[in-house]
Amino acid sequence: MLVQTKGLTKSFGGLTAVNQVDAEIETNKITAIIGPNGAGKSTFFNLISGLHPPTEGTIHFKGTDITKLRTYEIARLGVGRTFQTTHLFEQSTVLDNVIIGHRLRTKSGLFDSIFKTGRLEREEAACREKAHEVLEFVGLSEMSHRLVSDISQEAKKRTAFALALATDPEIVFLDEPAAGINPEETDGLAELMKKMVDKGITVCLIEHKMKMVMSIADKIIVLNHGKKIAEGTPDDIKNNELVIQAYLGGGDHAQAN
Ligand SMILES: Nc1ncnc2c1ncn2[C@@H]1O[C@H](COP(=O)(O)OP(=O)(O)OP(=O)(O)O)[C@@H](O)[C@H]1O
Repeated sequence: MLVQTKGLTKSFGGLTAVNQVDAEIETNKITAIIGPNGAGKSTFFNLISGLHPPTEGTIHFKGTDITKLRTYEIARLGVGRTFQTTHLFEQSTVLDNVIIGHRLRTKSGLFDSIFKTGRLEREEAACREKAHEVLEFVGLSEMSHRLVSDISQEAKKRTAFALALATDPEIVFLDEPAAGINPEETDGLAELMKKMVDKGITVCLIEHKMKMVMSIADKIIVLNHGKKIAEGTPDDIKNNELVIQAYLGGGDHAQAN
């Protein structure tokens, strides 16, 4: 077990966005979190990556209690995540975006930057090397010197993956990786997720595109109104009455492809 939550709960004022969720994410598998709009999926991610403190419950990563740790401490332990592509710097190159993202998580402070210490130079070189390595992995080597504003939405998604991979995570949380791209590009990103697993990285994603989820997930966890209503293999979930009701009842938004 890589990540385990117990009784995980987050309330915003009177609204309980995540409600007593017990979940387990297995090592070296693909776990998908699905559910209608407002089900609590993003909040669940934000709790695990330390963006929000939980109201109740615990989160363990590799057996260590990370419930009260800060975002950077959780990242340093090996938990990576992507943000929406709107977090990229549009007027910088793909390579610089990955380097900046990596630098934000490495150690040199203002002193090093002003006096250009040996440590800073070593870190810069390591960052650049790592950035090239992850860009090659996600298939963007050829585009590394293009401005983010000039590349396709799919390439932006790959850049966001590269940013998450640059810190050498053991698990990556991908927030709607296939939103806003066409079916062919979606297949390409699904392949990339499988390649991550082959490299030993555990993948957990939020996704509305059901065809993709059903084809790549080893396990699916379904949230509705903050509660876990089902979990299991894609086949279990497809035939689960509560899940069918949740989607039909919400008039929602599960996408066929
Ligand atoms: N920072 C916040 N402050 C107040 N309410 C919030 C906050 N973040 C989320 N919520 C509320 O919590 C609920 C769950 O939201 P969340 O974004 O986690 O759902 P989601 O399943 O990711 O939805 P979607 O599929 O639409 O992205 C929603 O009602 C949302 O309005």
